[in-house]
Amino acid sequence: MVSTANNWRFRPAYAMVNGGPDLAPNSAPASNAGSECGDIEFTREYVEALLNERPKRKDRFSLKEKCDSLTEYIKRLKPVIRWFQELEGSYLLEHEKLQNSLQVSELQRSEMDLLLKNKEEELNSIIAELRKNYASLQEKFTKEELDKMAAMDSLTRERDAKLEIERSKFSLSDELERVQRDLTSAKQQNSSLSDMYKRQQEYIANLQHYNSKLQTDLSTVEEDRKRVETEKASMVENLGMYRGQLEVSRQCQDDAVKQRDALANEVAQLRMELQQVRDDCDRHQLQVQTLTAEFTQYKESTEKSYYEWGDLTSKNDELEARCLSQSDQIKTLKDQLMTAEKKLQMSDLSTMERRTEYEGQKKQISELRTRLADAEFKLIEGEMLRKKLHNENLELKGNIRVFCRVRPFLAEDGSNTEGKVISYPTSMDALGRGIDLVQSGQKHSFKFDRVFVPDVSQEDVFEDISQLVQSALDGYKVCIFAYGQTGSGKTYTMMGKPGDPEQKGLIPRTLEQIFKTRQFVQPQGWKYEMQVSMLEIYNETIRDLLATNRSSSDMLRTENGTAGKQYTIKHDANGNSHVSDLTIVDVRSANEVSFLLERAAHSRSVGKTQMNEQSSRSHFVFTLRIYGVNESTEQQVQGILNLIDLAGSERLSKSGSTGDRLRETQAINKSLSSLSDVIFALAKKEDHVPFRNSKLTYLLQPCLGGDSKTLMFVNIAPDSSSAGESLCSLRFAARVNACEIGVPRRQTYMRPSDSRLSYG
Ligand SMILES: Nc1ncnc2c1ncn2[C@@H]1O[C@H](COP(=O)(O)OP(=O)(O)OP(=O)(O)O)[C@@H](O)[C@H]1O
Repeated sequence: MVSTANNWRFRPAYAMVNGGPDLAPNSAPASNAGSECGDIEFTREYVEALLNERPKRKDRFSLKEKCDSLTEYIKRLKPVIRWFQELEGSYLLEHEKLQNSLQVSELQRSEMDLLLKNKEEELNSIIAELRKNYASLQEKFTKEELDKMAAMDSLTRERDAKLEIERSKFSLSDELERVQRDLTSAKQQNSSLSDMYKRQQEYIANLQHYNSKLQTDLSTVEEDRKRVETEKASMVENLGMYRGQLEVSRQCQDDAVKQRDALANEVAQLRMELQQVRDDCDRHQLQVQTLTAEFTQYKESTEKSYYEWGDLTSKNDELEARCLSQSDQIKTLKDQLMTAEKKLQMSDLSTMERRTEYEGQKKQISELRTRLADAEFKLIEGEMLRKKLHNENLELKGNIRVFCRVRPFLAEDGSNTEGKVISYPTSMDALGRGIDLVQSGQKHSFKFDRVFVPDVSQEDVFEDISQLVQSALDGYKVCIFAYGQTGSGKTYTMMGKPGDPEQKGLIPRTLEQIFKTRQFVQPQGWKYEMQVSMLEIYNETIRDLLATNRSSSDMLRTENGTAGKQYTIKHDANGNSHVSDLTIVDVRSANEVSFLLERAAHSRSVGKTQMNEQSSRSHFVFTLRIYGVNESTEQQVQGILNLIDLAGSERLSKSGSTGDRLRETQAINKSLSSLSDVIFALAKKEDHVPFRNSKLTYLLQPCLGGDSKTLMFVNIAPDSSSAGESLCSLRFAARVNACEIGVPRRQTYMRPSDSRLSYG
């Protein structure tokens, strides 16, 4: 089995475990390749090839693969090492044998010495070579072991890292799952949101449809109401006519009854007379018969005396004549009786006719009464429906609404009229609602619930708010205020021009409507009581404008601009505002209120600024408290109407104020900015609404707090020098218009014991 040193071949007893065909020496018999205990020939080339085929560090295997291939390689090295050990053993054995044979044959020794020496040398060189190989293999093995250890280490590290990665993979996949779940739920949410959006859109469309239906219903009801009213008026007229007819027929009937009675009396008298005549006639006939009998007796018995006969004949003639005349009389009386009976029959007939006519009229009247009651009921129903529809309509429109009014150019505007800064879009959606303002060459567009162009009359403006006024009578809190810079037309809008009925403002028109409606609903059982109060807030101080005995300190502004008397605002448990010591006046007619308005106008503090000679530097608050009871339905309502002419909103720089005027402007700005803060806080549904930041907002808290119907007029001056202020006003108004404040609530509770001081 031992080959020469240069070409040694050895078939070890050991099996080559999983000897890969690529590592097997080319000379190895093909039949043994891959067999578990195959006898591989370990040639020099095989070992060298094996050594050369050690996996290189540089090979781009993964650590695990490297480790596996190293393990594999070591496994394959082990038999080679064992083979070397075996080979060494066999050489040593052979050496020993040779030594022994050296001893056996001395002869052979010398021969063999050389051979042995050669062999020994050869063996030694082989051994040395093998040792060298062994050492190098050992070294390689150690190195490989170290590599293996390092590879194992790095494998462990890699495993740890892999574990870590696996863990993070798990957590990532968890996360991924969660994210996917989130994504699914987000998708679901998204789809449900889009469903909801669709539903909302549908709902909005339905609402719009419903709104238009309500509008149609409202107009139908309005038409019905008008028709019913016309019907009622014609019925009332008919009723009056029928009543007149009834009166006439009653009189006719009385006359007929009287006539009938007279005729009956006449008939009775005639009957009596007839009876008398009949009695007379009978008596006369009896007399005639007696006389005829006497005459016959006399004629038969005596016939002697011619004279007696003559007497008797004349007596008889006399009696016959009397008899004839009585017969005539009887005939006449009978004729009279016949006529009287005919007359009686006729009068009975006419009485019967009158009675039937009377019954018919009575029936007609009762029918008319039922129809009238029906019409009144329908009217009440229609009125109730109108109120409901009106309120639903207002709720759909939102309970804080903004109307914009642009005043016409005035002579005072002078050259500022040049360069038109305001225009009105004519597109379908903005018609009557849009306004464009050009400032510094830039166009700003705004849209409100309504925009009144300069030539819109006071009457037309009032037309648009009259329904809101009606709401106050229906028991709602209503607040209308005018906002805008000085001279923009706030006072003109609210009060109008005194002395010109055409230019009456909202306040007098409102009062006229309220008192007219009060009159109109009276037949439906409504009775209203009204109370008026008027105050102004000047430099954050309240002043009673209706106080008759105002103290000098109350009347006059002190030097620092504050009034002497302090009116304190309080809110009761029902959320109503009360101002201590404020004058409240019961009013029964629009004239009474006009008188009070004039009184208040005198008391108003009017200052002068550069901008407007008659500029009002205070907020004017007019309050009408309405308390209504319906005696037939026992319904009770309590409405409040606040009409407010705010002080001018101009900026300090523009007002050019100094001293007292500067203080006024600062106070005005403070309260107006408080008003805007309150409105925006309400719109954002913030927990804290800063009502207390100014007297104005604190006083109007119940009317701004959500359950009232609020309308803001933003007044705009058209001149180019006011463009900056106009832009500020329009911006503020646009923000207010974007607000939604609560739902208006109708006040139908019982009248409070002291309602006189309540504001809302
Ligand atoms: N729509 C209008 N039609 C005709 N004239 C108007 C109109 N609006 C305002 N005016 C006139 O413009 C002037 C200023 O109006 P007004 O006094 O109402 O302004 P204001 O905003 O109330 O000012 P202030 O803040 O000073 O009270 C008045 O002479 C008024 O008659």
